[in-house]
Amino acid sequence: MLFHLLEDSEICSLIAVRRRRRCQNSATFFSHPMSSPKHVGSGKVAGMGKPQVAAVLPAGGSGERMGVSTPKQFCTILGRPLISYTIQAFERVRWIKEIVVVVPAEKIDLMQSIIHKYGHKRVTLAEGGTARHRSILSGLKMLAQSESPVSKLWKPDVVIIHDAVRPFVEEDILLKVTAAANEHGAAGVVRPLISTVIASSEVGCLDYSLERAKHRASEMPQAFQFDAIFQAYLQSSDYDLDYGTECLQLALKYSSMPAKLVDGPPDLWKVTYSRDLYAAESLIKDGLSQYVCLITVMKEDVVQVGFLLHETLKTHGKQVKGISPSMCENVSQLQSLFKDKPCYNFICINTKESSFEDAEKMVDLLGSSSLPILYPVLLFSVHLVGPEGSSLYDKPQELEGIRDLSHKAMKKNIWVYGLVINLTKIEQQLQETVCRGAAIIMALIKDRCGTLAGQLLVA
Ligand SMILES: Nc1ccn([C@@H]2O[C@H](COP(=O)(O)OP(=O)(O)OP(=O)(O)O)[C@@H](O)[C@H]2O)c(=O)n1
Ligand SMILES: O=C(CO)[C@H](O)[C@H](O)COP(=O)(O)O
Repeated sequence: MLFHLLEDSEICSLIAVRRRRRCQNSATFFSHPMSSPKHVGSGKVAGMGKPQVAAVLPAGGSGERMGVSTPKQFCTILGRPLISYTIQAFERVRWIKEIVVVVPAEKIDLMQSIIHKYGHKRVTLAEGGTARHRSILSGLKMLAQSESPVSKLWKPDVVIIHDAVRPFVEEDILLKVTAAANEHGAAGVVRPLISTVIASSEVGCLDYSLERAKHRASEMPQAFQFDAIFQAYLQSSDYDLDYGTECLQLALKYSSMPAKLVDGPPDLWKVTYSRDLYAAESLIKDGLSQYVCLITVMKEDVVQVGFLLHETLKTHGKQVKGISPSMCENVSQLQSLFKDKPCYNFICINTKESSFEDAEKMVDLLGSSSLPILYPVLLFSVHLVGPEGSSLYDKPQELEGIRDLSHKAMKKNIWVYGLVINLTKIEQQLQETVCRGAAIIMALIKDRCGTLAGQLLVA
């Protein structure tokens, strides 16, 4: 076998030799590397005449259509409230300097605890109103108050308004809308209509229908020159504030600003019904499942299994990086494995000598990082079991230690699974076993269900 001649540090290139770069299938994940615009720090957008940019996220609703007692912005996906995902999407964009989140008065404490727990840094809270437009007005007032000497905020040139329940917003569309608003005064994202819009007569019959190709669905984000939209809201009638559903319309009606319409991607839909929460969860899980890091020592059988696992996962569309335990000494090394976003899935191939040692080290390392704050991190502790008497024989009862490790890790939002792979010298059989192991890993990565954490699974 060729592999045992190589040093630990060569394992990456060993695996990489057979590796062909594959396009990343992650249009649904949060940051899109190809579309990330160039930006400069602190509130100024490159190439845009440097406007100061802030955002208002209305989150003051009760989510009646969702049909659950918790307002949808506080419903959780993978244990984290939806609102935190949307805030995270905005905090990733460094040129958005302030984020005002508008929540119902009775949810201020809850929102403060969310900000604290998930480490949100640039958020200021405002109290919501009885209708969405009133909540937005409350957020705008908070930014306008920046002119008072006691305010920590500043009045922006451009304000982005975005529903707190639309978590999949990328930097490129924020930039397009902000740039368009800077130029035209107002801008909003539109999508083609899926269904035709019709009007019903008083007796419930068709009155007329709109030509579908001519009309668009108005989505979010929208952006505005701050002074103009603030004045529009201040002048709006009670009727408009209580029953209006379109900020762009207020800008047109009260500040004579016809909004520039910007075609947007399909992921900007608003979580409105329960099924939308399931769809959002699937998209988030899909995004988290793309990257896998494989940690393995350089030992003949171990390398062979590592190589087969790597190839199988890759064939199923995962981007896999193989590294040696010596490369897992600090978190930034791990986080820089994949260029554009962090990896949340780790496979640690143990040997008899180290038993759970490598997996335990990984739990400590990952647990000391910020990685598991936002999402559960999955760690697979793979154990190779050879025939009794062979150097890789592991006593099954020793492997029961997986439960203790998992228990400790769970507290840090790291889910540990044990996976036993029976070694055999018959190449074909080993391939089949590793394929089954890869299938188990992929299913758990995709489903991200914590129930099986702490279990010893046999490939
Ligand atoms: N008084 C309100 C009502 C709504 N919103 C926010 O506006 C966004 C879009 O509104 P919508 O989807 O209608 O939310 P809800 O009003 O909560 O939902 P529903 O109409 O089903 O009650 C949401 O982020 C919601 O929290 C708000 O800030 N203040
Ligand atoms: O799409 C939108 C802007 O154009 C808004 O999200 C929408 O109007 C909110 O309305 P509602 O609160 O009634 O769902």
